[in-house]
Amino acid sequence: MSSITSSKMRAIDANCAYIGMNPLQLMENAGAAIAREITSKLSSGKVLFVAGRGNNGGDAFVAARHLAMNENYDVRLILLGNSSRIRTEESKQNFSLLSYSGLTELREIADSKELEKYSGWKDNDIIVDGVLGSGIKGAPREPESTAIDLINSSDSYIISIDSPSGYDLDGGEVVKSVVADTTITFHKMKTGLELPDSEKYAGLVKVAPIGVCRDAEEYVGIGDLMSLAHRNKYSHKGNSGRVLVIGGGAYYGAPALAAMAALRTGADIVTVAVPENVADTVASFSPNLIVIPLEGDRLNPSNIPVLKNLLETHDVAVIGPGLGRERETLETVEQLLPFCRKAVVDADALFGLTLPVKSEGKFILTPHSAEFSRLSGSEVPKELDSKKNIVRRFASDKDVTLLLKGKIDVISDGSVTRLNRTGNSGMTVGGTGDVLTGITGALFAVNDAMSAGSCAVFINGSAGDLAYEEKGNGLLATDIIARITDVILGVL
Ligand SMILES: NC(=O)C1=CN([C@@H]2O[C@H](COP(=O)(O)OP(=O)(O)OC[C@H]3O[C@@H](n4cnc5c(N)ncnc54)[C@H](O)[C@@H]3O)[C@@H](O)[C@H]2O)[C@@H](O)CC1
Ligand SMILES: [K+]
Repeated sequence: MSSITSSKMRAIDANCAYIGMNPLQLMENAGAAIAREITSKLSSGKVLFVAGRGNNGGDAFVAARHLAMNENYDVRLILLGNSSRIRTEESKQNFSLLSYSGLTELREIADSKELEKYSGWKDNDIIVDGVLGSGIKGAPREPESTAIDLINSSDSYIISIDSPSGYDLDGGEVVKSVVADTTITFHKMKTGLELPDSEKYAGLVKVAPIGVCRDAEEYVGIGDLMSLAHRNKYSHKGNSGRVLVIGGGAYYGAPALAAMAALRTGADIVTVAVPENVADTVASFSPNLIVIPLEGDRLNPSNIPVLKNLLETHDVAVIGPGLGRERETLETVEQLLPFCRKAVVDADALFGLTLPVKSEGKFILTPHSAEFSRLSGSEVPKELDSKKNIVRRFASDKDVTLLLKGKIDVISDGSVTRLNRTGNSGMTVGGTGDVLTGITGALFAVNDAMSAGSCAVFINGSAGDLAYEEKGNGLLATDIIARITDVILGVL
């Protein structure tokens, strides 16, 4: 079983909530797994739980409740801090149940000195460490730091919940950590617990399932958006992505839709390079667009020097919307691609593609079924597992990230394959593919291809679903662009 990072685990947790699981359900299963571990290790005895104010502590509250049901155990719990400062609702709720759970002792201790004076550290058979889990940031502060020292200086058997407190589940520097005999981590093995040194802190590591829905991992959800690159307060212009849209000539709406979608997704700068015959029209759609007119009525080889310069100053190129399929246009696309560091290739540009592209560049292809059939030379199977296989194989063989649009979108970079089910029947209207490429370009400018592609289909489909609630099958591509911010607001 492959291991995951703590941010991937957080994304899975959030995806569970997104599809309707109450966070209490996962916490209940996590706590129950800890209680089971204790009862399998020891048929009776004294157990001290040490809990922090985050959800790691919440798991400890649940475990203590489960264990105290069994009269063979003497169960005590110390909360590090005041219960009014417990961080989440689910943790608060589980803490309040402890007053009715028959614990021998339930204490709230915020002060390190008082913690040191506490008499219950001695003579425990087991100490359960629920101080800090995957939510730790930086070196442990007080009173957590003293609690870690006290746990380590006891001679009890130590079981850590999810992670030895203080240890970095992603394998970063460890300043101070609980040294556990056993660590029960949840759902999947964590990257940091597989490192050669980890046994020193984690002891024996076991993975406990906590009832995560399978789709929360395979289907893209809101949690995946939370893992994308975030703008911080020190960001300045350009940090959040410069996107170059190369399109138009045969049409003018398509490149404008892609560019507006990229702006609404948060790109700082979007430049639209289009043949001069449509440049004024594209510019007239919005004063937010920077439009560069290219010589001629269609993209052609004489445009290459200008475009090469533009590629230098942009993070990603979105190539295809509204280009048309003139031979010289497709030849130009083919010559241009090797100069792209990152490119999203869609629509007509897919016809100018020879794969694999001979360059170091990274490419996301966004075909629909018919376009993919032509690219791969075979029918796209209807059955989902076969579809996933064919997409994964193509991505791996051609060294691209493939985003196959459909009722269920399939995204693969050849090693990871994800699915997306947002979107609706109203989105068969023209222009929605252009919106998707724009969103993909904006995300790809500041993220890896797989995260960009999978989050882009999710955002596009979710914005489409919001537009559908308002407009039904009469929704337009511009209505989707107008709802992008409703999907990403507060998340990205
Ligand atoms: N749905 C979920 O999110 C689930 C989470 N689970 C548990 O929740 C844990 C993660 O919970 P949280 O995200 O609440 O985080 P934690 O409980 O790991 O810790 C976060 C808390 O510690 C504080 N903190 C952070 N860094 C600190 C430091 N260096 N020194 C002192 N205090 C520090 C934070 O302010 C916060 O109050 C997992 O490890 C796992 O045990 C499980 O209940 C399963 C489901
Ligand atoms: K812990």
